[in-house]
Amino acid sequence: MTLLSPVDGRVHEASATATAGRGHRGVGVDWHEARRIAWALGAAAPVRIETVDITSASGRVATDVARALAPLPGFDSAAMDGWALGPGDGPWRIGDAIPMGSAPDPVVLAAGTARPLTTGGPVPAGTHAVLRSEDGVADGGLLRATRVPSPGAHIRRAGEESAGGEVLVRSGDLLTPPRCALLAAGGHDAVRVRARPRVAALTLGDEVHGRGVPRPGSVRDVFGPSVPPIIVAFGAEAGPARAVPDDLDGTVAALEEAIGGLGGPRADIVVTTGGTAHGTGDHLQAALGLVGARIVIDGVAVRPGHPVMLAVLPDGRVVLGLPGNPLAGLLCLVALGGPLLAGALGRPLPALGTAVAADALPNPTRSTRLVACVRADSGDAAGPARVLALGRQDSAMLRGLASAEAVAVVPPGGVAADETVETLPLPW
Ligand SMILES: Nc1nc2c(c(=O)[nH]1)N[C@H]1C(S)=C(S)[C@@H](COP(=O)(O)OP(=O)(O)OC[C@H]3O[C@@H](n4cnc5c(N)ncnc54)[C@H](O)[C@@H]3O)O[C@H]1N2
Ligand code: MOO
Repeated sequence: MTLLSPVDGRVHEASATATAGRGHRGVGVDWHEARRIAWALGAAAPVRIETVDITSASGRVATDVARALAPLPGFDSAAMDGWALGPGDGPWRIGDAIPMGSAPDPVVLAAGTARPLTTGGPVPAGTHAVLRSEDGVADGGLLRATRVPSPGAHIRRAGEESAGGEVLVRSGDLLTPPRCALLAAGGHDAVRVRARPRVAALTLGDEVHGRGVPRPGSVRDVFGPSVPPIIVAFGAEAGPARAVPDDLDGTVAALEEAIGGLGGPRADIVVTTGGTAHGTGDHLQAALGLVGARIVIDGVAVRPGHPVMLAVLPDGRVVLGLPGNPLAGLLCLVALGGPLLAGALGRPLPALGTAVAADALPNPTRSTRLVACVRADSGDAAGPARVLALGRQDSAMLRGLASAEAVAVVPPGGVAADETVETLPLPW
């Protein structure tokens, strides 16, 4: 299959391991490669475009070129508080003050006259220079300069930042607050952007209960309170997760409902939890086939989380199947959902961080191991973060991740004390 590269944005053939897919009975797709594939699937997914007010456009990605609608700045103005000076070396006769917000006076400022104004005020036609307030003395209606300004001093010229029609923002640019400010300065009220992907979250499992203390045999749903806020933290939209019964028909119906928009808006991306393994109660893979999805990743070489799945619908929309074990599901959402949503939002693949292992981080497996860590006190605030593994991070547990300040990405073979280790950016 063809995929966009997160590195150069060009189309590449996906690796054989990725398309072979049958990951988790073997060791699975390399974890770093899986992140790149997740990003590329998101980047290749269909894009919805919307127009948003410039005051709420920060963080979005522009889909059109935006040009200055007028020269920037729009008129010649004072760069300092003081006086607009007509020609001559002074003294100048002081005329009327120029109010802020008034239109530039077309009456030429005569030689030997000056008009008080403040920073940003429009200089009258024929202004020779602006004299700063600290460089002049006004006395009896006459102004004398203690330092005569050179011609054009302290005048901001119309169009000196941009001529009308110059490109201010390109299609694909992330609208940072300064870019939103620039667009506003250039006269824009609204901007066309990629819509935030709408994500439907489905929690699979008959044993999963949404409220209270579960009876023995049941578990309390941990994904309803955690998956939607992580999706939102990544910049997408997510409503409440929907509980789905553990049977094939129920799983197919829930997927169809999310994809087709029955009972709500159509999802751009579907995230499921549970049902990824190949036990008798695991129907995700079969259900994906029945809704026409093609499985791109079926297992990743990562612990925990190896049964994670990525599938693509015929129109390019993506389904991310998270494993049901709580730690595994959440780490897969952060590790693969983050890149997937970044791609769908038009952003680059999120970079991994680095830290120094304060103690050895063993990894006897052939997979990447994700380890919840705290920051160890290095005694050197300016130095790199040092990290120490937490306890209670079995795949079915949560206490380790709940205390984590970092997640170390430990390669097969492990990392020795004082060695550098990659870290996963956390969205909280
Ligand atoms: N024979 C094999 N069994 C399992 C394998 C395997 O390779 N071969 N992999 C194990 C691993 S690793 C994981 S992870 C899980 C993945 O299982 P599923 O994605 O199919 O998830 P479930 O079977 O539905 O549930 C697993 C576990 O997680 C609990 N769970 C599920 N959803 C929730 C929820 N919303 N809130 C709280 N807890 C949840 C569920 O009760 C199970 O305990 O498969 C292993 N088995
Ligand atoms: O890999 Mo499972 O996802 O260990 O819990």
